[in-house]
Amino acid sequence: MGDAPEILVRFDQVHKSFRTSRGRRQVALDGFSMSIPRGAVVGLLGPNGSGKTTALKTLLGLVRPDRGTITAFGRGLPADQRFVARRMGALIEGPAFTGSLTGEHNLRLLGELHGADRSEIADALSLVGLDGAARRSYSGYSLGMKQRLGVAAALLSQPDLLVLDEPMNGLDPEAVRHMRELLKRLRDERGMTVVVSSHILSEVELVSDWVTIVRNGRVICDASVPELLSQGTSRLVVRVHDAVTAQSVLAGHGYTAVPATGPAGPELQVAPPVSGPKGPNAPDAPDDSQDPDDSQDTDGPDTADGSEVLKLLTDRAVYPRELLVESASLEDIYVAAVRAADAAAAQQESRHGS
Ligand SMILES: Nc1ncnc2c1ncn2[C@@H]1O[C@H](COP(=O)(O)OP(=O)(O)OP(=O)(O)O)[C@@H](O)[C@H]1O
Repeated sequence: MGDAPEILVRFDQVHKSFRTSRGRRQVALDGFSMSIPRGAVVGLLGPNGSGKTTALKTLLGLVRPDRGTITAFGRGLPADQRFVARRMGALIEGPAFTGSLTGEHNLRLLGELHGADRSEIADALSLVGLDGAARRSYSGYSLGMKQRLGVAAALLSQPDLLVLDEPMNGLDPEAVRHMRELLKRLRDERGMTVVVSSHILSEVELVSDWVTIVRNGRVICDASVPELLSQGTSRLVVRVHDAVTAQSVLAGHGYTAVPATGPAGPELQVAPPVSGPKGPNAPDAPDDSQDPDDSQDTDGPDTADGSEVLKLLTDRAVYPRELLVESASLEDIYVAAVRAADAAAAQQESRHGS
């Protein structure tokens, strides 16, 4: 996205806690701030219980925040909930349909609520790819078809913003692919903004333009996918027969070489020396490693230098079969963001504890 995108929805420092049946306070949103750009598919990601559903429910007016502000379509919530609701369609906590009725009949009943006519119902069924199954009874639908009928129901109000809570939960890979294609079509052909929550990155990775990662009721990452990928560091991968010697040689020069199993078998993932002295006590460290300029280098490159690594190894008669630079995937970035948030939370907890 070149220019700054127009923001359709903004959550700002939203807090929500619930009273549990045991009378305890359960924090669901803890200063939740998130932006939804117009015309994007936004992946709202986070582990179970991180607050995704609660956040979506506050947007839909199903849960009232304790504090914080939400604006959508330029209006404040909950004051202008009706105005906003007319522009949104949602599938939250699974669709509720009657099993004995056909898919089309179910939609007709719901369509009466939204004033949708037959052609709009046919259009919704065709958009989700259920036109061929419209006359079959709902009870015979697969889980993927049921979810798609749920999306069709959310489309009956002709929304600008579609909110889908875990629509791919439990779907097989083929049905997940089908759902992704559907979301892309809604964005590309109808100009719709789509928010789709999931606790599995791979479900939404291929379709999202924007990713928001939630952890313990807080957003720990909110950025466009290209921006995220450009922030992620790439890593050097070395495939070598004598991994033990290679690891020792590289460690002697301050590199971190972590054994891993890649698509082509065992490999070493090599990170450059990042901070502090470059292993002056390591067995392979050269004498000049105690050079003060070198040893205090804390601001090195993010990716190990392939030519330097190759030289270090071949100087010790260790010859890699392959040496390549792999870009960080969204999954690497997701895992790193979650780990960093956990580490920050643990640090804060220990400060409070001491
Ligand atoms: N009505 C409620 N009463 C009590 N606690 C609740 C209620 N709704 C949500 N919570 C709690 O708030 C936290 C956030 O829940 P939420 O459902 O928003 O998370 P989620 O990320 O959507 O999880 P999942 O992926 O499992 O649906 C959880 O600890 C949950 O148990």
